[in-house]
Amino acid sequence: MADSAQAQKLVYLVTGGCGFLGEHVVRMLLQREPRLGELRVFDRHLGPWLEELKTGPVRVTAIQGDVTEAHEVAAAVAGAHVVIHTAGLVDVFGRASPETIHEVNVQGTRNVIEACVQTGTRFLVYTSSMEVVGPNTKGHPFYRGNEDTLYEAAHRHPYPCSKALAERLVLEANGREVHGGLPLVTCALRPTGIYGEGHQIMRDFYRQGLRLGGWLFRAIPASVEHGRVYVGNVAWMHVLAARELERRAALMGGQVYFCYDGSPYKSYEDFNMEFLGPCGLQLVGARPLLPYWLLVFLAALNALLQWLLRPLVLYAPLLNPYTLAVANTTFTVSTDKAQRHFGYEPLFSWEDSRTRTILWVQAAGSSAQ
Ligand SMILES: NC(=O)c1ccc[n+]([C@@H]2O[C@H](COP(=O)([O-])OP(=O)(O)OC[C@H]3O[C@@H](n4cnc5c(N)ncnc54)[C@H](O)[C@@H]3O)[C@@H](O)[C@H]2O)c1
Ligand SMILES: C[C@@H](CO)CCC[C@@H](C)[C@H]1CC[C@H]2[C@@H]3[C@H](O)C=C4C[C@@H](O)CC[C@]4(C)[C@H]3CC[C@]12C
Repeated sequence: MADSAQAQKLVYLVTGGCGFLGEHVVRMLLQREPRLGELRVFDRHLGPWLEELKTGPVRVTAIQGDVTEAHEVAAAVAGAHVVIHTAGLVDVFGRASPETIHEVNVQGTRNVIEACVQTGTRFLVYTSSMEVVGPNTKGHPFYRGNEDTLYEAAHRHPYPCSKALAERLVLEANGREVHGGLPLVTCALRPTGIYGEGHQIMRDFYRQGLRLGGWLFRAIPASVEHGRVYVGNVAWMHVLAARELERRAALMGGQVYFCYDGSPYKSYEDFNMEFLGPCGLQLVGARPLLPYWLLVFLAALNALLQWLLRPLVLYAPLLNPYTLAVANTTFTVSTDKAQRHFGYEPLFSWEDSRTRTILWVQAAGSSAQ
């Protein structure tokens, strides 16, 4: 990638480019990557909004494909300078089988790496997750930790297991020789819980609150901090990391970075109220209304019902033993590694992030989006 004003135009590929985060990455690249010549958007399900992007100055190529199909991935990667691999199966509710989660998240990532090696693509940014670290199943708090904080990462759930395996594959691939003889440069970004425009769980909580007459009921103690980061800032971090990977290959190659911004440290429910409150909802209770043992019991009951009903119907409520453990265990990050390594500063202030999210919740909650 040349550095002059006459720099070569670059081809970027975004896998999962039609997902919640992927759409923001795609739009951010178009707005903020001056060297972009062609943008390939690869997803199993292409969004209709892609059409409007095709009229701009950058060539946007929509590719319907599956990351588990090695030949489809290789065809999409061929000729790309940079790959941002954000496609993934995000499922902590038991909707998909553990095998499917592994196939998409681990084998899909392996296919992306092999495609880079075969076709000579040198720069790969992987969307990992905070869950590669924790919270662990023992409920140990990770209080404002950073990339070097020691923590017992013990996974049993298929989703964090798959993200951890995939992240390892990406980091181990750093330095591999790609077609043409040059080394592959990789890094992994680890968002905490992402929020913002397009966040379906936030929209679901809003609709649930409306159904309950404007009330939501506190289940988690306010003292349990849950890390959150605005989707626009996560997208910006991907764009910057991808841009800087060549120039700072020695520093960034094989590194992990938590995604962070100025979003406040709060419990999962109190944080959601930053948006749902201005939309007219109220959170009832200064303390959890149900005792913790009862929540544990309900979560276990949901897991049992899911298992019993599986042959007949998919029963996948929000509350299960895993989501309860995640929501009920402090996990927050405090780091400046991305700033030190590639000059990342959040693009959106907390006030902007909050306003944008509120406007989206109001619009999405009342429409069929
Ligand atoms: N949402 C969060 O809070 C969060 C936090 C940390 C990390 N992440 C990671 O960020 C990435 C994006 O998550 P998201 O929240 O935008 O999820 P999402 O489900 O909205 O987006 C994932 C996209 O990947 C696509 N996809 C899934 N399987 C595919 C396949 N086999 N082939 C091609 N495309 C496929 C989906 O169609 C979807 O468009 C994931 O890798 C996820 O693990 C998400
Ligand atoms: C007990 C309920 C009372 O209101 C609340 C349940 C909330 C849970 C459904 C969510 C709490 C924490 C969320 C996860 C977290 O924000 C980080 C994630 C990492 C990412 O890689 C995927 C999504 C998620 C696992 C996210 C999913 C939903 C929660 C478990």
